[in-house]
Amino acid sequence: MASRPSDPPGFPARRAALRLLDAVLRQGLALEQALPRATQGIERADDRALAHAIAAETLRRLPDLDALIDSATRQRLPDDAKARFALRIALVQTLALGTPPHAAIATVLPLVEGGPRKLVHGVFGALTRGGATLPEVPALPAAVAERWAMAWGEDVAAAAARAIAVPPPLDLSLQRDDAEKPEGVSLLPRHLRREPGNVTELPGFSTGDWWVQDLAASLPARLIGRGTGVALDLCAAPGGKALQLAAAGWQVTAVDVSARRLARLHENLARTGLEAKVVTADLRQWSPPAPADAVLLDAPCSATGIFRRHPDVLHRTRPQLIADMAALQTALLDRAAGWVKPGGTLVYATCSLEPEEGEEQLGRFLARDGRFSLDPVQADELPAGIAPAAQGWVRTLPGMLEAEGGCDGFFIARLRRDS
Ligand SMILES: C[S@@+](CC[C@H](N)C(=O)[O-])C[C@H]1O[C@@H](n2cnc3c(N)ncnc32)[C@H](O)[C@@H]1O
Repeated sequence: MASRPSDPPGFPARRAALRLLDAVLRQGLALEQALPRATQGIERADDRALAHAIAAETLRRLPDLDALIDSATRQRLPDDAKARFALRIALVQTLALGTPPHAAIATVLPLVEGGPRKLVHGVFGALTRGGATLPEVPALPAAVAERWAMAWGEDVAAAAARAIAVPPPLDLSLQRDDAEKPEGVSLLPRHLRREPGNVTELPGFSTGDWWVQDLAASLPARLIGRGTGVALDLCAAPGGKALQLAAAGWQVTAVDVSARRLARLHENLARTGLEAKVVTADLRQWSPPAPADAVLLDAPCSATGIFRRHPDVLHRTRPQLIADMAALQTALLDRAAGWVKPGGTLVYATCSLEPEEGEEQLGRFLARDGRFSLDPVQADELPAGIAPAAQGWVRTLPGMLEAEGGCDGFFIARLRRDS
């Protein structure tokens, strides 16, 4: 895997980009999960970042890149053909990332050494000489466009496509009302939105006055509000919601199965000076010592609501994955429900745009557990531009707050256990 001295300059990053695309598109892995292995042996952080940027942009633009490739080949290249992968990588660099054509193709041709080099060179040359461009609004993969149009309407699918092309803004959650912070726009108390940029250089980072958290992702903990009792943050890593609960006065126990992801929570607790008990455990086996006043379950899901930052979800979320995730959520929700004190609060959230992981999951839960009822969210608990659903839950969708920079797709329900 290590770079070889004979590798042409720039080639290891492209080879890593190819490995990343292979991991996502053929093996169904998450881009972030594939990164360490795909970039193994690449010493420079810049080159690792370049490999990630090429792969992520290819995934944002995949249907459009493939349409261009298909328009220039007499026989359609199979989806998993190496020549198609090489062409995607060369074209995305030239048409979306500003790499001059000669550099884009020179660094990609070694990927098809001893194979369809001539074909790749010819198709790339024909397209770039012919003035090929990518559309301003990327196309969603057909299966995703169809699924989201069916669930939410054509307008929302169109807004999702528009959102792919725009880098999401940087949202910060502030620890206190008087937190030290950079310039920005506030859409809710203790929230600040600004252009994306280098986070660690901003005022208030080193003093731990804020942490990065999408506005929609901050809603589940906001709906629990302030309190002094015990709050369980289930599926807590990397920990934005645990930090919010701790800042709101709760005695937080944060549980997650992933020690690697919890390391980020430990770093954030150290940086912010906030306190939480952190437990590494599988919630299907773990139980708390006593029921809690508030329980937040931010359940594992297809994560299709965070497609702007993680475009791999657009391509690897098949119906079976959604069904598997929904089954895991059902198991975790039933366990979490058993840990809520009478009269206590349970918030269920997923960063998914699939009703099976949100509305339908909640409907099934309420039908089988008569102890819980919805505690309807009020309009004044949400930013202007996001209204609670008539049923009392919150559903954030592409197109909401679009003029302000948008937000992730979330489903959030606040439930009260009868006393
Ligand atoms: C949506 S993420 C949580 C994000 C987090 N709440 C935050 O605000 O930063 C879902 C989490 O569920 C965790 N998870 C998945 N299956 C689990 C299980 N069986 N037990 C505990 N945690 C689990 C994953 O490791 C992942 O960190």
